[in-house]
Amino acid sequence: MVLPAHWVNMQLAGQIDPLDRGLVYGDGLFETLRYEKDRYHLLQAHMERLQHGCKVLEIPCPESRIADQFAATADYLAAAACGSATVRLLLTRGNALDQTEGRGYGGEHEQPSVVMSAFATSLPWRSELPALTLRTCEYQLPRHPRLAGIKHCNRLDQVLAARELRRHGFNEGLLYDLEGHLISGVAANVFLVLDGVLVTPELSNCGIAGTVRDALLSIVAPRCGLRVAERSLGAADIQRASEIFLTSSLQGVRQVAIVDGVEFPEHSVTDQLRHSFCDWSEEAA
Ligand SMILES: C=C(O[C@@H]1C=C(C(=O)O)C=C[C@H]1N)C(=O)O
Repeated sequence: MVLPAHWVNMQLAGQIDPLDRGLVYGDGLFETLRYEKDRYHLLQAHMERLQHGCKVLEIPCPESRIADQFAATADYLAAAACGSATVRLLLTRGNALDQTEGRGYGGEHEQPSVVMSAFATSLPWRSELPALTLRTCEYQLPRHPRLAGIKHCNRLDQVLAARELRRHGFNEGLLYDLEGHLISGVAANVFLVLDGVLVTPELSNCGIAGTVRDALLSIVAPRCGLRVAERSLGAADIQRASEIFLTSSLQGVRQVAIVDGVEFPEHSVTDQLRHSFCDWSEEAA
């Protein structure tokens, strides 16, 4: 059993067609999940976001093929004795044939492609990771209301932002849009604690509606007795935040210690949410 392992339309180590629209146009969606102790975390939330993305992109969602692939991957990970993994599901419109030469934007799809990858991970689940040091990205996100929230495959904004961060020696940063609204981290959502309220950017114009973000807003924060808000935020809000943290499907809730050289030493709300999120996601299995 070798990891990473990749499947294309259920075939282990299968090949992707050079005409697949995911490859050619980024015409697809993806979900990155945490697999821990024989189960996928937040699987239902990931599937709901994928289904929503399918509606927006008008791709028929092949739910039973995806369920079969998740089951095959879980069997493979169990046989490989891999207890902690990152699993990425990629769904594309498939190998679409256009009227002309088998190419072109307007091609009709035949069958969506289901691609899955499984990677062994050493990222700890419950134990604390070091608090992050962030830099504000010079790169700014364009607005794209129609695609906002969904996890489509066009991720060049994040690729360019990540390259910029790496040039400066950082692994994560804060992304604003072209109008100066705080949107997210590069591979994560962002939360601020402002006057005791848990606040995260509203994402109607750009950004990805993360599964951990949604769980915090709708379940975990209310359980902790915290008020929540989704609203427009700017750089001035960072300066007056008592705590900042990031969320992602792989890292859960991650403390932030420094933003652009300014320290954020208080993490009590972040830690409470981190523990409650881990407890809830294990219960919700
Ligand atoms: C970039 C990928 O996935 C994203 C990264 C993380 C993470 O590093 O925490 C989590 C989920 C995704 N937004 C990928 O290639 O799968």
